[in-house]
Amino acid sequence: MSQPAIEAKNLYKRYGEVVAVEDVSLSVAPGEVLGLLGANGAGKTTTIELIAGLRKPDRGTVRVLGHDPQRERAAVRRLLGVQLQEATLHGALTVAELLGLYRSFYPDPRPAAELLDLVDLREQAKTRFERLSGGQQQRLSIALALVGRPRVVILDELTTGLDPRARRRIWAGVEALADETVLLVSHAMDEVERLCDRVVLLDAGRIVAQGAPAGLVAQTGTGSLEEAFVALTGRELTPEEAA
Ligand SMILES: Nc1ncnc2c1ncn2[C@@H]1O[C@H](COP(=O)(O)OP(=O)(O)OP(=O)(O)O)[C@@H](O)[C@H]1O
Repeated sequence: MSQPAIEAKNLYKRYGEVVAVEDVSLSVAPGEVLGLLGANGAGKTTTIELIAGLRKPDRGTVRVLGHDPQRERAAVRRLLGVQLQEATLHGALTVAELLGLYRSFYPDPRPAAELLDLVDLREQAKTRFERLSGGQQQRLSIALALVGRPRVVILDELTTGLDPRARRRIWAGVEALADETVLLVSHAMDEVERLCDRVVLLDAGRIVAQGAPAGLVAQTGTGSLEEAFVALTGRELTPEEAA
């Protein structure tokens, strides 16, 4: 079997009294799109921060294509592209300038035109970041995560708060990533059902189920992933979370 793109074993992380992630183990195969699904506070962001090496686990191990993100930072930075919630970018710079800046960080960056096409921002190339709509800013943050041709991409809260058209455009961009391994954090069931090969369901820091979206629906005898989520966690997503 080929080496997993991401392998996390027995991750544990607490903030003071709060155990954010408890004994989380997951593996993502090369080329797979894995969804990390859970209600607010389930531990999704902490899990991906541990995987990306942005936080150190209290216990447990992470490997990204065989590399430890804590000890082999440079190697992991080359392999991994991360789009995080609420990326803060310099508002006065244009889309083209921001892409140029990020491209300068990598030895073999994707061409700017390819990135603009991928996230459908060609017409906004000369627009300042602060003038972009929320959806356009989100799309730019995805393009920036892809500049260095990462083999593994982490996308956090991809389309939260965006209108249906903007969401569909972003989904098309993710579907165009044919070779990359993607770890997608979401609480939007439609997004996960459309994009993900497999889902890991987190609740209160623990994995409560995992499998293909259709498999989780079948396993719970429900009619949709949303109903399966409720059956497996005992929680309803609030309208805000489901947005
Ligand atoms: N820096 C921090 N300091 C203290 N507690 C934190 C910190 N970050 C997260 N937490 C707590 O850890 C738990 C897990 O948070 P986390 O952000 O990982 O969840 P999440 O699933 O990403 O939630 P959301 O959907 O709201 O982004 C929550 O109880 C949260 O309040």
